[in-house]
Amino acid sequence: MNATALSNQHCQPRKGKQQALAAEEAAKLLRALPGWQLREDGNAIVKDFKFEDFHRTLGFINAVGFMANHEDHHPDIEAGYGHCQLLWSTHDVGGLSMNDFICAARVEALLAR
Ligand SMILES: C[C@H](O)[C@H](O)[C@H]1CNC2=NC(N)=NC(=O)C2=N1
Repeated sequence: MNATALSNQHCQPRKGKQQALAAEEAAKLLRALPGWQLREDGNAIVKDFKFEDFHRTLGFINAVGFMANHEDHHPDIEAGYGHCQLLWSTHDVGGLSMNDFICAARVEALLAR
């Protein structure tokens, strides 16, 4: 599945281990998302974003936050002047689900121009 197809999907409530993605499936989806990496334990995907200044960084975080709320799926966010790291993981399944890849693709769509 490519990034556009992923970003056109919406998150669904996913609960329980049976909704977790197999490692091979996660690796395949990751290939559609440039710059996103698997956390060492395989239970999260992360990406660092760079911006020119603080207000652009905050603007990005607000856009991500709005999308995340709309999808009812929420990232961990770390940020400082000109940089932000997003982490997606599905707490309710204890690892990665489709929701994480959909939201990562939706983040990429926010930045596309
Ligand atoms: C009830 C609600 O849909 C759930 O608690 C959602 C909210 N946002 C979430 N965000 C993330 N990252 N993982 C979840 O499991 C999750 N669950």
